[in-house]
Amino acid sequence: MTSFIAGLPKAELHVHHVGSASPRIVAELAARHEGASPVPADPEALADYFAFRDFAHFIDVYLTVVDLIRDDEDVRMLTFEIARELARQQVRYAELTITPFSSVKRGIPAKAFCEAIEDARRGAATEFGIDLRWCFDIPGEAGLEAAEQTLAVALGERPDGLISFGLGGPEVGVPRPQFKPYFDQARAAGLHSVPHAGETTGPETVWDAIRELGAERIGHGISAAQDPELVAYLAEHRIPLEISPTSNLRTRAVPSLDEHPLARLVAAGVPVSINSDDPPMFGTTLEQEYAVAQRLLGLDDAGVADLARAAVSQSFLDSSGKARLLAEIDAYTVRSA
Ligand SMILES: O=c1[nH]cnc2c1ncn2[C@@H]1O[C@H](CO)[C@@H](O)[C@H]1O
Repeated sequence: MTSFIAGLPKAELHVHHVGSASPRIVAELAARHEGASPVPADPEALADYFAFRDFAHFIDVYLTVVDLIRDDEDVRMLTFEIARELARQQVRYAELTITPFSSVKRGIPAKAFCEAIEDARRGAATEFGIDLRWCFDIPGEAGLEAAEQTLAVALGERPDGLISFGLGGPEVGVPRPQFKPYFDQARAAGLHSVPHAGETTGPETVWDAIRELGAERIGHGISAAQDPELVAYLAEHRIPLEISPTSNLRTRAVPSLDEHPLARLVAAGVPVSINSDDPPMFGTTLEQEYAVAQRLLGLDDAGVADLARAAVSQSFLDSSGKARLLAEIDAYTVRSA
């Protein structure tokens, strides 16, 4: 990973809340709450624990980390520490995907949950100069009950940082069209639609996300590369894919990085952003994902800076915020030349 990437101001659009709990945060959460948890507190053992047989196994492991988050103080600490790590990598703006249903189901009241993330967001802006926004996503494996509850928390609590509505969890056995009523209501309330699709199932899931859920961006969407008509549609209608290369490798969504469709999608004119998804779980960081993308796309530093500009342009930040971040990237690239 080059020093140019390290110092480059970045924006991250696809990174999960619990999925960003670092070994240090996981150890702190495990230590806070006695009671058996399969999640090791030891960083070495945790690295082995984060080795996934397949995507379904990844979701099972993910939910054992969700179990460690027991109260609003855990939520506040986790969110603030995620912001610290993002800011360390010169991430100036991030849209963090948060799953309120999973924590409310575990006994954290929605109001306390939202106050905790908002406290952390304000603290992170002051302490680290990072601008955080929220995507509330439906954990797909929990079905329509989760959709109902996620929409209720989104529209009922409406935390200041909330800007988008998503759909995560497994795609296999979780058809997208069933969630249309919830996405319709979220969009009508002014939230942007950013469901996952085409991560572990084929292009038809991406079509469904566009046609049924009004997707403005797609989480992953990598199987679109199998359907030339879909690739052309994404390019023509400028529907960005939020790509997380190492995630796809570690969940076995792609057999190897060299076989990742990123380069084919970019060559076909599909807008993409580079993201880390669940960095500690995949043994990566956003900086490392930029280095992977630089290698797969054969980019020089100017090309890498364009990746950061693309993420800013594809974000849901307001136009003045985008202009400010793009100017920071421009100033940095001039200084680094
Ligand atoms: O790469 C991913 N794909 C789909 N869901 C994911 C991913 N990373 C984290 N989650 C999270 O898995 C949970 C399932 O209940 C959801 O919270 C979703 O946000």
